[in-house]
Amino acid sequence: MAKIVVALGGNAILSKDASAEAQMKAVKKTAQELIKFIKNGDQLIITHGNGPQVGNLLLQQSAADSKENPAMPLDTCGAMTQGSIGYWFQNAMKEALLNNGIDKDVMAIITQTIVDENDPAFLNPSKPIGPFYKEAEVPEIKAQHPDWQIIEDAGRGYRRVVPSPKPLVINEYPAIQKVVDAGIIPIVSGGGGIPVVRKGNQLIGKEAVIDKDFSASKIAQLIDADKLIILTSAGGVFYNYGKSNQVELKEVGVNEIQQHIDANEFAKGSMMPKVQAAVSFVKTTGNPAVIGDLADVQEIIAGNKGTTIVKEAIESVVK
Ligand SMILES: Nc1ncnc2c1ncn2[C@@H]1O[C@H](COP(=O)(O)OP(=O)(O)O)[C@@H](O)[C@H]1O
Ligand SMILES: NC(=O)OP(=O)(O)O
Repeated sequence: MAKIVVALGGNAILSKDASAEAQMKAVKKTAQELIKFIKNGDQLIITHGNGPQVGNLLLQQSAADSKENPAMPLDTCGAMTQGSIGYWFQNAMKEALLNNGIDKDVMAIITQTIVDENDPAFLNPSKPIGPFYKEAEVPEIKAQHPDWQIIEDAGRGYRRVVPSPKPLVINEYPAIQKVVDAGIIPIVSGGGGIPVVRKGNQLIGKEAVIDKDFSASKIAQLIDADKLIILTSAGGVFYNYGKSNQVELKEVGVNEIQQHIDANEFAKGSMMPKVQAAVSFVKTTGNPAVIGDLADVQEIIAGNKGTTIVKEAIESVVK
C-alpha cells in the first residue's frame, strides 16, 4: 500500500459553468477517478486548488459589501472555499466508495498554512484568481477595482493576482498524520491552506492565496508520503511545450529537470509551480512525483502515462 498525496487542479472541480451544481458534478466525476487508487490498495490524501472559486467569492463579497454585511477578508474567503470544496469532495468520495462497496471514512480538514510575514511575495502579487477577462475588458475592470493588479495568465486571458507566499509548515500536519494512520481519507490544504503567521499562541490570517501544488508538496513531505501525484489537464510535462519540437517526458531525474527550471523553461502560472513542487518533494524524500492528466489515473497507476520525476535517472526517457 502506497501513501499518496494527490493534488487536483482546476479541471477537477470547475468546467465553464461555475454553479454549485456543475462543480459538484465535476467533483463527482473526479471522485470516480480517485477511487481507482483506493481499489489499487493505496492510501490517499487529497488536496485541491481554489483559484477560480476564491476569486469569484471575493467578487460576490465586494458586490454586497455594507456596514451591516461587510465583505470578508481573503483569508476568510480562503477558509470558506476550503469548506465548500471540501464538502463537495467529502460527499463525492463517500458516494463513490459506497458505490464500490468500500467501507472507508472521508474527512475534509480545515487546514492552515504557516507563511513568513516577510515573504517578498506579499509585495509582489503573482497568484491568479477568479474569472478570466479579455484584453479589451481590462481597462474597465481596472476602473471598477483600482486596487487590483491584473496580469496575463499563461496565454489563457487576464486575471486578478494576489500575493502567494511559500508554505513553511502545514499547521495541522500532526493531526492529518493521525487521520491517515487511522485509514481515513483526508481532504487537506484546500486552496493551498489558509495563509497564517504565528504570533505567540495565535495564528493570524494573511490576505493571500497559497499555490496548492507547493502546499501539496509540503504536506507530502511532512507526512512521509511515498508519492506525490499532481493531476492536471496535461498528459505530462513537456520540454519546448507548444513548439514544433516539444517532447513529453516519461521519466526524468531531479537534477536534469532542475536545469530546465533554472533556465525558466516552464510557463510561470501553470507548469512551473507543479514541476518545482514535484522537485522539492523528490529532493527531500527521495520518493517519486508524478505529473499527469486526471483522465489518465488508471494508466498512471500502471506507470504508462504521466511524467515521473525521480531522484536519479540515468537519462531522461522521452515518450
Ligand atoms: N511544459 C508544459 N508541459 C505540459 N503542460 C504545460 C506546459 N506548460 C504549460 N502547460 C499547460 O499547463 C496546464 C496545467 O496548468 P494549470 O491549468 O494552471 O493547472 P491546474 O490543473 O493546477 O489548474 C496544462 O493544461 C498545459 O496546457
Ligand atoms: N490555490 C491554488 O493554487 O488554486 P488553483 O490551483 O485553483 O489556482
